[in-house]
Amino acid sequence: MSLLILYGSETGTAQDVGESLRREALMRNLTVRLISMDEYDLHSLPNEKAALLVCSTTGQGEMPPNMRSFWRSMLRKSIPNDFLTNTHAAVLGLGDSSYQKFNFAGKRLFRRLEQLGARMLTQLGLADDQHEIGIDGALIPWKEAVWMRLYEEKIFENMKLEVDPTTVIPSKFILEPASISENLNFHEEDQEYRLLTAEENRRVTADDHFQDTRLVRFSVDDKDSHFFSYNPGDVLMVWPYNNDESMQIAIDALQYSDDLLDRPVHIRTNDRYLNPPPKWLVGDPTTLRSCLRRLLDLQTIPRRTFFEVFASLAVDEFEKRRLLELASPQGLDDLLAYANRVRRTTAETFRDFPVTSKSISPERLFDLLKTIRPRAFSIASSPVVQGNSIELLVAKVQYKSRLSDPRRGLCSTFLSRLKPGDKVFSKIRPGTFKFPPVEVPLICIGPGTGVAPFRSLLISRERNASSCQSILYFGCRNSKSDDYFREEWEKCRRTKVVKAYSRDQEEKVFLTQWFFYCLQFSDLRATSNDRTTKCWGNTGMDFGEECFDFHSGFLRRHAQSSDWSDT
Ligand SMILES: Cc1cc2nc3c(=O)[nH]c(=O)nc-3n(C[C@H](O)[C@H](O)[C@H](O)COP(=O)(O)O)c2cc1C
Repeated sequence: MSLLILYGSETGTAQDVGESLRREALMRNLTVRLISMDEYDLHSLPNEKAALLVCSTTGQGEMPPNMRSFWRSMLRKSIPNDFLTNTHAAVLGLGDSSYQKFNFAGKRLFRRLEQLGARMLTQLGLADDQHEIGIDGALIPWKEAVWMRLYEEKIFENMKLEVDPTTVIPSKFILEPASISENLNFHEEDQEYRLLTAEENRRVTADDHFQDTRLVRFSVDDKDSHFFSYNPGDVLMVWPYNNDESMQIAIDALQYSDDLLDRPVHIRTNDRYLNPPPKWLVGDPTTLRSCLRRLLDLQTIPRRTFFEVFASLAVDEFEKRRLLELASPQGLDDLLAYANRVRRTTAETFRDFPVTSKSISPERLFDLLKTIRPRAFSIASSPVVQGNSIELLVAKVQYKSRLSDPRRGLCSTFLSRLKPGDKVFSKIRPGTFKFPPVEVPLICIGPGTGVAPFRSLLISRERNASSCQSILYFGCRNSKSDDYFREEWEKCRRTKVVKAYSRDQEEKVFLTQWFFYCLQFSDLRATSNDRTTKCWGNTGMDFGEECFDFHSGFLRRHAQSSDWSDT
């Protein structure tokens, strides 16, 4: 009998956690299966001795795509309440407490398993991206409790409680020589990405402004126009590549020759690795350089699980000791100081442990490194105005930490460096904004690049003769440096733009203050009594959803006459 680990994941973190649990289970002498929830038949669950379920929450409190049909089956009324009385289970939810529906998927899954009689091994684990050490903050105590309970209940024979952190687990993949190579293609059956072509990449902040913000325009190939059709509020998922700097640091540390990097290889699953990997990874022949460029994330901050695997492969005693410290639950503060606080990248970590790095075989990279995940950007263009193109407004993330090199966001740097003609794997995903019909008056609050979805919406509404008036509250530093889409807003007839420049005067003024100021001293009016003014905000700063509810109530009380013009 083996331990079952199921995951539901949108961008792969839950799968990574599943991988690390699988590794620990193997070290504890267990046999283990790791499967995405939708690939698992719910009818088999009552026959399992123990199942660990790890799932993230996506959208606005939604289940991730690869557990939706599993979840639908779980909700069937025909399932009896004693369905899982023989099954031990534990749930770890992955979420982000800055979302209103924090860890909704994990909470619902836990509750449903309890309803069906599952014997819960421990309390629901609630991992939070906002935690100082990220998901490890909840993962570590949760998994310790799970292992302890499995051990105490003697659910699996021969299970070991203590593990030797230096145990080497066989690699997940093997690389076999191939005759030709191709670039990796990110085509999965249910998660297909297609290529967009960069057409223009224009800096929209003043040259002397500290922030480099780009308006990046992509053209859509005619054959893909249906695939890339979108509505205002939708997002573009973009699959970035590692930047040249990180590639170079990693390759220098790993000491791979050009010959090794460019040799065509087939990536095959090692028999002992049970979870089928994506087809695009083990399909066409490729090269190690292509994988290091397009697949394996060299810029992410290494997590504790990275140090566990890295330590187990260390050949130098001094480096091994240090890596084991960083990998141990007691070494969390140390790990925080070494990696998280200074935002050290995985490539730089290779450089810091040169003896171990140069002994890492290419296969092992696939055990050590997370795969690059697509990132979501609100679409700034309008499907009715811009036709077959898609625009993103992207602020390049770059800042200083205690380390000498600047820290760079993987995807924003990737996008900001695109040249016309460059191709990018992307797909459209419905956004979380569900905008009302054009007849409903709108108040939008979008400071900085948060204005992107409202530009998409408001310039679409400009085209429609039945559109109501809208107000956009926009905030930026000053009128000359980062006043995005200034000329466009001036031409708008159905949108009034109220701006707050935070640094154009002695005293700083922020959009939130300005917004409330306007509310107090202006008599906001809607176009008719029977329509409700809707208030939409796209800012991670001072507004919570409750605040919006409160203020849309406030606005509603003020929405009385048929004219917005004196607002
Ligand atoms: C588009 C998007 C929507 C999200 N929505 C929520 C949410 O509603 N509630 C929540 O707790 N976390 C939310 N999150 C945070 C993720 O659940 C969290 O980052 C998780 O670690 C991602 O795991 P995954 O990579 O396995 O999908 C969201 C993340 C993204 C990118």
